[in-house]
Amino acid sequence: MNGISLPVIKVKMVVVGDAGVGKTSLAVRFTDNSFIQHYKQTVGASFCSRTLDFKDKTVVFNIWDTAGQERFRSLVPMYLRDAGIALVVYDISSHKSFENVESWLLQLQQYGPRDLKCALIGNKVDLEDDLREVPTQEEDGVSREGELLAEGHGLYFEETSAKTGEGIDKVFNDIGSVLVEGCKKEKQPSTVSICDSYVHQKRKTCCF
Ligand SMILES: Nc1nc2c(ncn2[C@@H]2O[C@H](COP(=O)(O)OP(=O)(O)OP(=O)(O)O)[C@@H](O)[C@H]2O)c(=O)[nH]1
Repeated sequence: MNGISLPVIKVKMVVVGDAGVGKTSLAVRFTDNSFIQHYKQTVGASFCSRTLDFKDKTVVFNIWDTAGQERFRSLVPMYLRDAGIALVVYDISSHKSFENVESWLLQLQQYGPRDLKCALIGNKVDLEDDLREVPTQEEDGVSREGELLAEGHGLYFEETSAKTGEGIDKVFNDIGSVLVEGCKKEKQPSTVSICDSYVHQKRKTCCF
């Protein structure tokens, strides 16, 4: 510890997506660097947090991991209040979960803050190739669905594995860098409230 604390950017992140796609596992991998093999469905939502230091800023990710089960869906708008970032997660071995991304995006547009930033995450990339139902590369005339959907909506996109950790640090580092860069453009970048308000004001569309 050198006693110097960096200016802090706090961001509320909400994780949405179908049941079982690995939302809790992603949050746990990022905040605790661990993986839970057995599936325990989230009830309502759970909260966790992690701080990442960048060159001249600290970003605090306050993460709300929502429940994907249909019966909890009506609760999601409550968690979207004041959110800065939403991760929409699908499972690369479940085409159904990918098809449902559109309805998650619609829900974010309807109930999220007007300037919510969204990222699309294809999880479980560690699974065997023959289990993959959502192609990532152009193969046999089948296009890169995840990437194309993200491009179509102007979303940040990454494939991850909560099991091995692949891609997860990259997602949070990329998002944190965008927030830090955003703050630098502000006139008084050192104050938390301005950094926070940048997150809320700057976004015009549902994109990263
Ligand atoms: N192979 C593999 N399995 C994963 C991965 N992420 C999650 N899982 C498994 O998928 C199952 C569901 O994971 P959860 O993280 O509970 O899924 P969730 O999206 O939070 O589910 P809900 O709480 O019902 O919304 C668990 O058995 C996890 O171990 C991954 O990256 N790879």
